[in-house]
Amino acid sequence: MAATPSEDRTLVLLRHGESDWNAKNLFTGWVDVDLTDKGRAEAAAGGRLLRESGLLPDVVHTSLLRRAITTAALSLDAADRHWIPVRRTWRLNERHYGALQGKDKKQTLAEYGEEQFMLWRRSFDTPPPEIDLDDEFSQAHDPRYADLGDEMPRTECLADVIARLMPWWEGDAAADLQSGRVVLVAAHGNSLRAIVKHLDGIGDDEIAGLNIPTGQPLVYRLGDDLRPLGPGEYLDPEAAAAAAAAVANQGR
Ligand SMILES: O=C(O)[C@H](O)COP(=O)(O)O
Repeated sequence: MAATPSEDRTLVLLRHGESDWNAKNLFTGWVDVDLTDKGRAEAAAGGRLLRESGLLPDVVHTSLLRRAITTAALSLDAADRHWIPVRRTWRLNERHYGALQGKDKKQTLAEYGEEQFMLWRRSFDTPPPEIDLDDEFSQAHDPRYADLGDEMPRTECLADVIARLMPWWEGDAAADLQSGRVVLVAAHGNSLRAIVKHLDGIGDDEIAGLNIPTGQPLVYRLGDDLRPLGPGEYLDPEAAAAAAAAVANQGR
């Protein structure tokens, strides 16, 4: 179905609901943890918001991590869109948190101090230390990444996430959006920060202030050039602002 030139494209970004390690305040990255009961409820609530807003996804893109995959399934079930096509890619995975994976955020802040903690957590181009290949929280031997070869990260900064995410954005995401489909992306705090930075043209220093809340649908209307026609809008702005502030304060 060829989209008409002036037709808006609709992109919905949805961070997974609260995960077990979000609740425990642990750096997660590529560790494949599940949702908490609260996170499952957040995912379903996000789906109800989509349904009530008349935003019915035609295709969903997820990472290879269960917290995003389960969030997609629960939200789409609540929106009665559980039957739509699914595309999965490592390029939507959470940023790889390197040697911080499994570490407590509060202890990390206490041990390394505010500046280093924020550099590792929110800077554009400062990655945490690399994870050891034999670390219990390494994905070096995870079969789902067997084909990545040299692209397999041992740590990532946000710039690294953008670099590995853009082939997806310019490929499968653009194709679905250009076809006029409503595209739901169920992903993670930092892979979504990467998308929002790209769409909103947020500066490399300014991006440190952006936090994405769990379970809150963020909607972009895009032109035929896939540039935003206006700012992204949360379907529940008040709840999203409160939840984003909670993300910012993690570790404190
Ligand atoms: O990977 C993680 O720890 C979280 O999903 C994101 O954590 P952050 O908000 O500290 O980057």
